[in-house]
Amino acid sequence: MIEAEPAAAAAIAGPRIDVLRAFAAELGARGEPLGLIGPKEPERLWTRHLLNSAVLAPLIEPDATVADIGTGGGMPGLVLAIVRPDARFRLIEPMERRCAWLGEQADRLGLANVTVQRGRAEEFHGAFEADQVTARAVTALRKLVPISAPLLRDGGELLLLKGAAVDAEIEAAQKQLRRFGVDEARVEELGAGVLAETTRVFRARVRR
Ligand SMILES: C[S@@+](CC[C@H](N)C(=O)[O-])C[C@H]1O[C@@H](n2cnc3c(N)ncnc32)[C@H](O)[C@@H]1O
Repeated sequence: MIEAEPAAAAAIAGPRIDVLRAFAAELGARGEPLGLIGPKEPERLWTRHLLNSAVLAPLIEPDATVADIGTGGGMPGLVLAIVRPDARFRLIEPMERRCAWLGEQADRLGLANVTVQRGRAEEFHGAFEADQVTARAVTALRKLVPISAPLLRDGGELLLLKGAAVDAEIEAAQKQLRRFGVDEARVEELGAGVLAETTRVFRARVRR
């Protein structure tokens, strides 16, 4: 069964709530058979996936170019593209089937601000400079920083969704944080008092 829409959803998605609902219906119905989400995930689709991604929207800069690494079924990049139509999103995903899904959803939902780029993030180093990079559930910080920081312009921002072990990940990534010019690093908790499950984001600037 697909989770009923939580009361907070309309406030978080604002005027884009109908588009987010259309994506929720599709991901809830087809995500599991397509291998995009696990069998238990439709029951927590809004809480754990859609709103957990959408709460990042206020951190996206106006008119930003954002690269989302490993978008998979759409989190967080496609959800953010729905809620922030002013910003442009490059969804970087190596798996062909997932890219086909993302392209199909972007077309169906009329998202002119989405480009799907098939490949690993490393393959796009030097190809463009994003203002911000997002990622969720791709790899630990010590591996994620070397593949994400080179996608940013000087002074661009990392917004990396992380779980409860974020402090240990930061500790283990000290060498990579220094080597890639990661500055002003902090962890913020988003959605407190609004969402049943808050979102932790590792936030930092990258200086060359
Ligand atoms: C566990 S899934 C998470 C998907 C989605 N971000 C989410 O939170 O639901 C990890 C995704 O990262 C992709 N991935 C793994 N390594 C990658 C890399 N080096 N560059 C880009 N994507 C990568 C995988 O193909 C997969 O779709």
